[in-house]
Amino acid sequence: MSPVLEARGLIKRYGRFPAVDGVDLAVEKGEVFGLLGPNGSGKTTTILLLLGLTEPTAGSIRVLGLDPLRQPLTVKRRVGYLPDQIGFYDHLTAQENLVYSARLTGLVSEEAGKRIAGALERVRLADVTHRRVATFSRGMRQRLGLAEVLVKQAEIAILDEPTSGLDPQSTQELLELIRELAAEGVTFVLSSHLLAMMQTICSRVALFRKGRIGLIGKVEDITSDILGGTHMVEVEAQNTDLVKVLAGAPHVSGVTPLKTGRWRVDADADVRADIARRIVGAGGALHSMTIRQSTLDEVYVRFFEGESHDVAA
Ligand SMILES: Nc1ncnc2c1ncn2[C@@H]1O[C@H](COP(=O)(O)OP(=O)(O)OP(=O)(O)O)[C@@H](O)[C@H]1O
Repeated sequence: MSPVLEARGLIKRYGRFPAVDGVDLAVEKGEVFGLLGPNGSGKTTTILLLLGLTEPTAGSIRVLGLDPLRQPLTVKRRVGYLPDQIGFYDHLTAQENLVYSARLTGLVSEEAGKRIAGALERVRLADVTHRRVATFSRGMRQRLGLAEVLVKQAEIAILDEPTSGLDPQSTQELLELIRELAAEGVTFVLSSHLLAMMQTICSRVALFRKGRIGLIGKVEDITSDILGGTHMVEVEAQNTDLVKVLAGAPHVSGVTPLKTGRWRVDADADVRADIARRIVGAGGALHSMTIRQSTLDEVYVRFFEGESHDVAA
């Protein structure tokens, strides 16, 4: 299957400053793909390039097989974009806003009416169809943004900070909608600094650093690569040397002594049962074990360790 979004050797310079400095990217249909990285690392510029809203200095882009610079209107019709601040007309109602944007994409009235009603129902805004958007909360505006994606039956939706400023319930509702739509084949590209949220929703992520992609892949794969495992077990035991006891144990990538009788075990699976068996089998006494899954926050911190966050400075 060919990717629905593809960038090769993408470079964007402002003067001599490279905002995007050689990005290669391929996103498949139905993926929820996350763009992560510090302020100024090139995420928004990459999005603008993908949308054909700014011209690359070098490199090529394909969006649904099209060149967004040569066929900007077709790309605009087939790709939904929700920037950080979605630009609805406050004095118009939810329905009027959707009618307006449907007209812009060339949708005729009867079909547009049907789609708009269905979309507002789907994003749970049917009750406020005729309310002015000025009265909408940020969560409602985000859902209206997704309604717009539904009305134009966009194949790709690019969302900048979709859940920032949303309360936990609104966040969950929005993420659930994204999951449902992705399962139906809509491809999402999300940009966000909310790593825990990104970990729950993204099928793959790209970590930007100074205009380049430093890491790309499934969260569990990059976690393994950077932290040496997806799971971390803290073990407290006596009469045992865990480094020796776990030598060659499957899934275990590292055993680090903490203080006397305590160790940290990095692994790519839940290895507690095996650890317990091996300690007892070697005549040791197991006191406690706690496990937790490594987070994207930890990967991020490790990856950017020692770096200034203001990469543009
Ligand atoms: N129009 C422009 N003119 C000059 N420099 C720009 C322009 N747009 C972006 N830049 C610079 O390019 C770099 C990348 O910016 P970009 O907005 O892509 O970063 P970002 O990763 O999206 O950051 P954030 O997380 O803050 O949104 C920054 O140093 C920014 O100052």
